[in-house]
Amino acid sequence: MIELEQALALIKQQITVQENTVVVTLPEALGRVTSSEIVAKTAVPNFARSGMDGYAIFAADTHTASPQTPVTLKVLGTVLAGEAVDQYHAQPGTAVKIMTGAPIPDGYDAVVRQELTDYGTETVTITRAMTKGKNFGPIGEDVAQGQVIFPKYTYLTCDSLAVLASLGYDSVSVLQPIRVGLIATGNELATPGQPLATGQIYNSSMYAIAARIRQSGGVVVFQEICQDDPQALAQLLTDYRDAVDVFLTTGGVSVGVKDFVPQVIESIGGKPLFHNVYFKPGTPVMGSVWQDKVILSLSGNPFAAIVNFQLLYWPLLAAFMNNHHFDLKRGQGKIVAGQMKSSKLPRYVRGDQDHGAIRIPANGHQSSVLHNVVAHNCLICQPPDQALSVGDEVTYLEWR
Ligand SMILES: Nc1nc2c(c(=O)[nH]1)N[C@H]1C(S)=C(S)[C@@H](COP(=O)(O)OP(=O)(O)OC[C@H]3O[C@@H](n4cnc5c(N)ncnc54)[C@H](O)[C@@H]3O)O[C@H]1N2
Ligand code: MOO
Repeated sequence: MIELEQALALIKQQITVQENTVVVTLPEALGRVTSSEIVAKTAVPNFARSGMDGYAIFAADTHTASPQTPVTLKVLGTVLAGEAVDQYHAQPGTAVKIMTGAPIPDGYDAVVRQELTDYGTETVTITRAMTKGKNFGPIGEDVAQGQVIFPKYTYLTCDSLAVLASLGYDSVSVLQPIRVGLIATGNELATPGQPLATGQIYNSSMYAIAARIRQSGGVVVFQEICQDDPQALAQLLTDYRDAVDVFLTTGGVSVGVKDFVPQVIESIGGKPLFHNVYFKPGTPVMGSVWQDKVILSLSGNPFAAIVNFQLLYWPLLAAFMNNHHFDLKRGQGKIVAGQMKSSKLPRYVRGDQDHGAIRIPANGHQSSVLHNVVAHNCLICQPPDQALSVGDEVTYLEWR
């Protein structure tokens, strides 16, 4: 039995950072990771612009301006945002009425906002001294030309899309998504929507796992139930070998008579990286490598399967996409309600966290109990041989 950190290190050793890239449009780029450096082709803005509705002026013309000694300048015209300004020849003693975001004609070095003037159209009277650069947005105020705006392997957020748009990019080259194959093993499993035969249950945990893979930008290449039949499992793995980057299986990794997953993986030439990890739930989880592909064989119990997924898949994805965005997020908190008896193994306990105040539910902690996962938002890290009670400081993992 190995520690979680060792298991993760073994998995990461097998992961090669995604090399395949694809060009996607901006709306498709959300949640993707850039595959090359993104450089600003032009400055933003690529002209000097006004920060206020007012008058472009020479600051020096206003040095003596005050309410008692206003200064009057000749107004040459009006510039709106989006207009050209080549026709203006800025001279000391003149001004141009200008709107926010409009180009400042060459020569003017400040903008006085209209509230400090008489709003004049032929001439304008100014009642406050302006300093050079006041309300003056220079070329590159936002982004300089040639600036590296996103290094390679940047995770693209909602705001990243706006930044790319501001630079004129309508598409971006990103890493191809991870491709995952999902196999839920067990004769007892039925597909939702189908009737249940005696002793059957519905395949449930795979739906949470598949949804998380999709939500995090991955592709679920296939999702199938596999009977407890070694040949059928070997066949599925072989059929999809070239179509996936990672296989995830559930069930069949413990010590039951039908727990055949480890033997099948070995029979097709897979090499175990670890089997049984020093935590619960989901202790029997197994990691293997087969033809450069990692196979994560998660415990069958639904809560255990999802916890196994949380602990192992996110770091794997972070390594594959070379981006910490995907890593598990830890926090520190204090138990404010509930308790948990001690256990030999480190344990991940479902809990409810709000600004570091953590509640442990009174019951429903079995790894076979699924329904209450929707009411919880963290996994409390319970150290081995240590009970948890109100007042204890603990680390937790965000449930994502
Ligand atoms: N004698 C022992 N028995 C068990 C041990 C042990 O050490 N000695 N370990 C227990 C622990 S801990 C766990 S966790 C489970 C893990 O077993 P497997 O990972 O081999 O999973 P299965 O036996 O196939 O299934 C367990 C349980 O989960 C249900 N299941 C499976 N897949 C799904 C699915 N996709 N959706 C919903 N439910 C699923 C399955 O019907 C079983 O009820 O072993 C303990 N036993
Ligand atoms: O490792 Mo199991 O999930 O405790 O029942």
